[in-house]
Amino acid sequence: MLAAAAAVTVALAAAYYPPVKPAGYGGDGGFLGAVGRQESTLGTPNWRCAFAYFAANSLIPFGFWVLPIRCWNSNAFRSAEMVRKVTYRPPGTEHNLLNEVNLSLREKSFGLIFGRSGSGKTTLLQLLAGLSEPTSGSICIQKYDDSGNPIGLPEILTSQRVGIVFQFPERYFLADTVLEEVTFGWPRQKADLLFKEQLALNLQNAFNSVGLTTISLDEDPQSLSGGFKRRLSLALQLVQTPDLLLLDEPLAGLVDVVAKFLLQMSDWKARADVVNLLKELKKHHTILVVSHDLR
Ligand SMILES: Nc1ncnc2c1ncn2[C@@H]1O[C@H](COP(=O)(O)OP(=O)(O)OP(=O)(O)O)[C@@H](O)[C@H]1O
Repeated sequence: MLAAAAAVTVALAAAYYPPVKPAGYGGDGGFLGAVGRQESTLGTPNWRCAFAYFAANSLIPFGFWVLPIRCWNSNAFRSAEMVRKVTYRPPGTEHNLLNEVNLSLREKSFGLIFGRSGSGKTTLLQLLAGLSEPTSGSICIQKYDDSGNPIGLPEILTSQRVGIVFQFPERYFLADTVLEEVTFGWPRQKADLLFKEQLALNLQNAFNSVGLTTISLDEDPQSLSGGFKRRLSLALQLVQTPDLLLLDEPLAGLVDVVAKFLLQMSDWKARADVVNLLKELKKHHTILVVSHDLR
């Protein structure tokens, strides 16, 4: 019966598989998967597909992966980040870490790349962030009109359009105060006043969207709670108003919900805090998360 349920689910899900296959193979042969979901504000729900999505999710306890599903109709499609046939081989090595990976992520949607440790998830994020160059293939943004037809040619996704939050981002805090941390690298010359005003406005918006309005700017970033440190590292990226926000294992190091009875409440809260924050952020930003932990 389980096999029959799985077959039905796979068939339903396959019917709504996105046009660009969001899957690839990592360096050690480990499977990389992807899940994407369009925000309801951008389209009308496709209920048959939503049913398939929930059916697929219900099979996780039995060892099935979540399948990539498009749950909303495409008529509100405005732009998408596209990874096309990307292969990556580090310079001086003989093996590809990524082989012809394809992925598409719509504007203001939330994507999840999952796969076991060493399958190439971080490598893919580094390529998307422009920290390394694909050996072959392309990473671009394609704009679409309201009917879903492409507008013009795809544009290259430059590093200025991407924000990346690495694993354990708090380890990279440099300054003694929150204010110095967020303004690090800002222009110092008077001529850049307008630009600084824009950054200050962005900063206010970023702090509002990650719920950091209650902390003092004089506080030492290292003295913040685990959840607030993650909020600060997200705000640092949001100040730059990226088109795409990449998060590498955003829950790494934060205590699991199941440990809440064994550990202090504040430790548990850090993880729940970040999960709730991501739920809020995905309403307004295009977010791609990598994780080996599907929970
Ligand atoms: N510059 C490099 N040269 C050679 N091998 C590399 C290089 N960078 C990464 N690797 C190897 O490529 C593989 C993929 O690494 P990557 O960090 O992308 O995996 P991952 O899926 O993010 O793993 P994790 O979940 O543990 O963070 C690993 O085996 C890693 O050792």
